[in-house]
Amino acid sequence: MCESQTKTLIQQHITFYGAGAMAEAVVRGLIARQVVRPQDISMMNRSNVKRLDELQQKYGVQVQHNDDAKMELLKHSPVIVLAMKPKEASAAIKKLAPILSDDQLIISMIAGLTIRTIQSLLGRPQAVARTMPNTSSTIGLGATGLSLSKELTAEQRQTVLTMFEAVGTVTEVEEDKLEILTGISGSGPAYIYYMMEAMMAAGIRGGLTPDQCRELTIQTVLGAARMVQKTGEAPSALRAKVTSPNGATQAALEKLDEGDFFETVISAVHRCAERSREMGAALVEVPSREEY
Ligand SMILES: NC(=O)C1=CN([C@@H]2O[C@H](COP(=O)(O)OP(=O)(O)OC[C@H]3O[C@@H](n4cnc5c(N)ncnc54)[C@H](OP(=O)(O)O)[C@@H]3O)[C@@H](O)[C@H]2O)C=CC1
Ligand SMILES: O=C(O)[C@@H]1CCC=N1
Repeated sequence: MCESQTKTLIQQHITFYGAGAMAEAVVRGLIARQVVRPQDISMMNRSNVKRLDELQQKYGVQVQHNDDAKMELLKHSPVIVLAMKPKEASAAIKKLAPILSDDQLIISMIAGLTIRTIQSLLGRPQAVARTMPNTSSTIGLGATGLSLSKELTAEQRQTVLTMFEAVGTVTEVEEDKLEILTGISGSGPAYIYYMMEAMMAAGIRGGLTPDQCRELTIQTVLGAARMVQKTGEAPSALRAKVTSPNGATQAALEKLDEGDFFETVISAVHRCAERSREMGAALVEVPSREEY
């Protein structure tokens, strides 16, 4: 994304309900890109006061410690971002049920949690944007997948798009594709970091300094991603250009294939999607007797 792009300022108050790693990544990106003013962002969590104070000092956002004040803020905030862990979501969303009004927009970043389950926990057909961002939103290089419920107004849709386009790319998909998308881009940074950890460890074992390994690995990953982006060539074609017949790269790739690298990555992505579905299924409301 280019710094000179015209930015739209979101002037509605945004409340982050959950103030962990993912909430911070998006908040930091939004403020750095000047898409939302710090005073228009509130953050709250369950109990970690020190964490909220740190966030307030770092970003100038508003934070809320007091339980009554938290509820009051949630009641009036036009945009609420659900940013707690899946296992924490049910209790947190149920607290919103009695206080929300029709015109409030819920943006969920929670893996696996469906729009239907959120609406069922709320007991009303609320406007819900289900998103799957990633932590690279911190530096404006996020990749967010999203799906919107039919209740969103045109203005609410624009708010969601503006928010996530400000911190990277946005891919709108059918909701049932969000789990596989999580397997690629939501969790994907972790796979790349793991690969980088292994490359650095190999370099250190081979006698390079940690600093040298870090610089070489970063530049290699950065360069490879940019090559795919800038040349438009398929990764397989670019790989072929590195791989001299019977050369050193081929020997390395054969070693990776001994561990069934390609299929292992595919299995990992699919397992991630499956795990997201499992976490979402664990949150499905069992209808009460009266609802039958
Ligand atoms: N991390 C990632 O890369 C990504 C994460 N996500 C999704 O984002 C969500 C958050 O993940 P992450 O930021 O890593 O998690 P963290 O554990 O870092 O943060 C969770 C936050 O939720 C707060 N919280 C928990 N229960 C409540 C509650 N009842 N009311 C208010 N706040 C509450 C916690 O507060 P306290 O500390 O006080 O308990 C904490 O601030 C998850 O659902 C995950 O699926 C999506 C994409 C990528
Ligand atoms: O690990 C998780 O469950 C979340 C989903 C995407 C990234 N982190």
